Amino acid sequence: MKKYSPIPEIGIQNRTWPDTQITQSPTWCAVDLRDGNQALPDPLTLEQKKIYFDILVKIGFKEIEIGFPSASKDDYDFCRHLIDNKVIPDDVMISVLVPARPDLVVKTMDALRDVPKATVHFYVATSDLHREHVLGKSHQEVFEMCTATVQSIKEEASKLKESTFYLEFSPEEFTDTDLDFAVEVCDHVIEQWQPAADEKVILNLPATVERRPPTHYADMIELFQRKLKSEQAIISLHAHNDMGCAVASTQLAIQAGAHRVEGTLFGQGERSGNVDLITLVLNLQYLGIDTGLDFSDLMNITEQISELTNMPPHERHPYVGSLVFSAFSGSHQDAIHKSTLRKDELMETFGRWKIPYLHIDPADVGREFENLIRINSQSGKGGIAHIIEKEHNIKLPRFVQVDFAKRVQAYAEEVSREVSTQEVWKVFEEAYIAPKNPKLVLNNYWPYPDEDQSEIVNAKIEVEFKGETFTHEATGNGPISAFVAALKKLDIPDFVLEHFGEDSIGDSAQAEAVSSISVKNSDNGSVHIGFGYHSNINHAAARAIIAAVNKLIG
Ligand SMILES: CC(=O)SCCNC(=O)CCNC(=O)[C@H](O)C(C)(C)COP(=O)(O)OP(=O)(O)OC[C@H]1O[C@@H](n2cnc3c(N)ncnc32)[C@H](O)[C@@H]1OP(=O)(O)O
Ligand SMILES: CC(C)C(=O)C(=O)O
Repeated sequence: MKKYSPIPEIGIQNRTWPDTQITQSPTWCAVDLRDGNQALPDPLTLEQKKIYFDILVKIGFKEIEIGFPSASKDDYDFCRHLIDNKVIPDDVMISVLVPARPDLVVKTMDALRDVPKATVHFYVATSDLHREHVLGKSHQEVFEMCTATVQSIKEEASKLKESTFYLEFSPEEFTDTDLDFAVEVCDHVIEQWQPAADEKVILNLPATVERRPPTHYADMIELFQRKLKSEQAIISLHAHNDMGCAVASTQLAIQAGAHRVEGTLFGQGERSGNVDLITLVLNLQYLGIDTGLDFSDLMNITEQISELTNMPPHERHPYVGSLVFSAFSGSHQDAIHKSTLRKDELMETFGRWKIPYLHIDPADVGREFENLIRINSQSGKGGIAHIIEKEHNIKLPRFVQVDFAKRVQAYAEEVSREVSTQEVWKVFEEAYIAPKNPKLVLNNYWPYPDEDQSEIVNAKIEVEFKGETFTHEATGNGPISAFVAALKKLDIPDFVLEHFGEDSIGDSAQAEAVSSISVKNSDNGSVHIGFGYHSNINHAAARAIIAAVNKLIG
């Protein structure tokens, strides 16, 4: 016998879910304070639960499973805290979990005293594996457990006349249960509860352990609804992530007609966790669906929840990981750099958000573009230029990008790690603006018009060269050629100005001019780049030339 073998198909005829599109959001129930909490090495304290509850409310959850009051004093006390202090907003429904054990129902209902409204959620395993080998119950005995539990909830509820109670039932291990049996038990539970004409019972159909591919979950959800007799059911999903497919399973099961989803932030939960509501919700928002939940402050939420659970999400966790909106590799950076500059135009062209390598706008989840492009030895000129432009507002001309990328690459290889934006700037400054121990220092530069010939400009410069001060004057057909002519009076190799670029930092009257130039050594053909900035365009150019000539003579 083989240890593992194919899982039998569900046997649905004419399934419709593959041709269905999700056009409407399901309702959401956050089970962080129950399923998430029961899986934490250090369960949340009462104080931590209060903070977590507030975060869930702020995100917009209207249903929150707050715990398992019969399990521990902490869970019981938290339930009392919410009720006694009237912390639960009117539009939020809390729920509590209890096994199909009347003795524990009593304690659970006691915890709910004076609550205006609440959902009582009970569960019993219906799979053969669990039923026979854990509970040790026959099919008939499972029906009887359900009957006894529902009756016990009703009896306790009847003593709490000021409160309204709703029912939720989970056939635990639903996806490992014979579907006809699951349907029968669920119909039985609804019959026992006898909901009012306008009331519905939540049937929560869990993939308690993910044992099947996502397509099977969707098949089961579609077939379950076809077979269920009662029309007073809300079909709810609760997927675990043992095979890493919980989000996919839930998305397909929503296509198959489910109305409600239970899950947790970051998928916190037993083993590989529950379905991650952040990923799922943002996936639906990406499809243009209004989910009613607000994750625009996701970075803060991430920080707070990580602190509470002591379990920060992985760097590659969709939407929240520190690296998920970063590009290290050159071709990705180049594409992002080019297209973020034209994002409005691309939006117009494609009729929706469309940027290479970024399926959503990071700003929608509180992420900034600054960290989008990160530099290491895999990076290319586009990404490196993006850093200089974003951090320092300097657009690098192509000839500089090509040269600078080689320098950053060499630096990254030397340090064998990621290069910070500050380090990139240090490489830039040293290469093009302020070389270490310069032989040539510009003290001053005075361009002035020629009194006789209007097309001629004179320039006087004062420089220190190899420790001595020199003053030279020369003429040219512009302030820069006059400056170069004066400089050439020093005992330095002859050079020609190759590229010359001008830009400005900022767009106000106080904007600084930025000049980029390259000079070519007339003797050996070597090319050297310099950058200079100054409020005066001529001074910016002079500084750029000095920086480049320093490289040439150095
Ligand atoms: C899939 C899920 O996440 S379900 C939720 C699971 N969450 C938790 O278990 C957290 C809270 N649980 C607890 O604090 C405890 O397990 C309690 C208070 C519920 C019960 O504690 P104990 O009475 O000591 O029982 P224990 O947990 O050891 O064993 C469970 C017993 O309940 C039975 N049981 C398990 N599930 C159910 C159920 N849904 N309905 C009724 N009985 C159940 C088991 O068969 C076992 O019975 P046995 O004592 O006759 O062998
Ligand atoms: C109690 C149920 C809903 C559960 O947590 C599960 O089956 O995973």
